[in-house]
Amino acid sequence: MSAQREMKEKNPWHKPLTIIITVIGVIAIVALVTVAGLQNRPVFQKYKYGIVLDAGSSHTALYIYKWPAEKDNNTGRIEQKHSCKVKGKGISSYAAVPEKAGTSLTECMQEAEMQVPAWRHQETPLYLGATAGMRLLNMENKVASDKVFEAVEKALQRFPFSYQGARILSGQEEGAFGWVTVNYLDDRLKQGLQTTGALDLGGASTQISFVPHEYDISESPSNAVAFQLYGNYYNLYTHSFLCYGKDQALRMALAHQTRSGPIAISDPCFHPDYSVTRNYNTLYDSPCVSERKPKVAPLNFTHTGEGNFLQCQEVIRSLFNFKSCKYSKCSFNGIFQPPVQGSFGAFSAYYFVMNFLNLTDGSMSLETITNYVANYCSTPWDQIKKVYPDINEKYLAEYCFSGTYILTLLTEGYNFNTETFSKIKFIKEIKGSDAGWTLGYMLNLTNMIPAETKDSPPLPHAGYVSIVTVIVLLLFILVTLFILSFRSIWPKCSKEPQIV
Ligand SMILES: Nc1ccn([C@@H]2O[C@H](COP(=O)(O)OP(=O)(O)OP(=O)(O)O)[C@@H](O)[C@H]2O)c(=O)n1
Ligand SMILES: [Ca+2]
Repeated sequence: MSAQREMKEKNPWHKPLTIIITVIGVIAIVALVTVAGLQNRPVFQKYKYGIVLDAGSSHTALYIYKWPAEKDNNTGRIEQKHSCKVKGKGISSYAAVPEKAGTSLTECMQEAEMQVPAWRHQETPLYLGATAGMRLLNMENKVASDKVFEAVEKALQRFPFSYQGARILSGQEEGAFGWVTVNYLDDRLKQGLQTTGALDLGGASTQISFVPHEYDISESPSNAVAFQLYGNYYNLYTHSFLCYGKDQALRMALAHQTRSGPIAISDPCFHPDYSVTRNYNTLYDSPCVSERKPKVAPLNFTHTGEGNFLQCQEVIRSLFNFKSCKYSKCSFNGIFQPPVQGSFGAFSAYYFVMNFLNLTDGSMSLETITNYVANYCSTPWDQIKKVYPDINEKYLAEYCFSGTYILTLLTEGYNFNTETFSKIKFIKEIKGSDAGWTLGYMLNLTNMIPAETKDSPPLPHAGYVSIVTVIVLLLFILVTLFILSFRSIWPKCSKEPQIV
């Protein structure tokens, strides 16, 4: 009996310490498996999708976004899956044949059907937002603008997506959503980092949006947009200048030079030896210039080039009114603007033009860029055509004007100086998603950026490694203790004679 008791006492399984060690050991193993399981999520994610059509003044583009299905509404990163450029001009150009505005979208919509998995079609939201082209058409001819929307709606409703409507964005929305896109893609919002300003140059309007250093919102409430994103507050300054997109600005520059109704103009914003015939009615067929049409004018005028950067700047300066400003500071046309602040991302036509001119390398000074554009403008047209034989002549002819316009708008319009100009980056996309208002628009409409709560971030890698290391160490200690408590019976075993 006493021998049995002795055996029982010596059996480590009957010691409380061993039992405790075993229980802790099991808990540690379960914790290790759970942490590893949570951290190493399945590789094959299921995605959700959203589609936004950007109906711009010069063209329409379709963007498909995707995000991990189990994470919508908070931590999942949204990225651009696909984009499709609609063939032809913007929807506002179909005012006379509205049905064609609808049919023009068909090809890209069919592409979207292929890109989004069929079982997701019905739940995929589809939005269309129109910008300055439709703003102008709406001002000029509301009936025509409504008809274009009707045709577009009809065409979009034929597709199996969850159609959420087509509407004209206000200039503030266009500016603010562009800013949201840039800062979302740069991960600045979630991390509460200093934000980047957004500069968007379209065909018919242009937007500037940034968080000013000291900002008295009450000075001009219409330029202020307050955001609460991921628990951070932002007071954004934004303004959209209708008619100051690059196509309408060119119209205004030509209108300025033809105000007396001449039969020919020599334009400093076009290359020497450039010469085309233009029609007065076509030129003045836009609310941006229609009121300035000369009373007496021939049918056409000859538009020749001179290639003089400084004189071109003079013409462009005449498009801005710097005289009246009832605020502490203005950009132009009596519009309030605080001093520019921080870094900026300049996209759409800012990028197209600067990229064509090879001026997107951030190391170039304002002076170098200005000299380059001046030199480019003075290059004869024949030479330019030889250097760029593959580029559409209409576009090619306009880069001198566009480059000069961009520099003048930024420095004299928005008051960027040598130092602040160097903080502008000319960008097309960020991490594979195009810079523009569409992503910000969708994030807003799908409530995909929480205002209140800061997302609890997934376990950072360092944290994950630390936790796993601690658990493994704990297991090692437990195993060691375990072995030590068994040692009390092991020596006996080893001393037993071996039977050979
Ligand atoms: N590869 C490209 C594409 C476009 N453009 C020009 O860039 C301008 C603006 O294009 P975009 O930003 O697409 O303007 P929209 O969105 O159409 O116009 P808005 O935003 O004013 O409605 C247009 O003059 C267009 O002809 C260009 O020079 N090179
Ligand atoms: Ca645009």
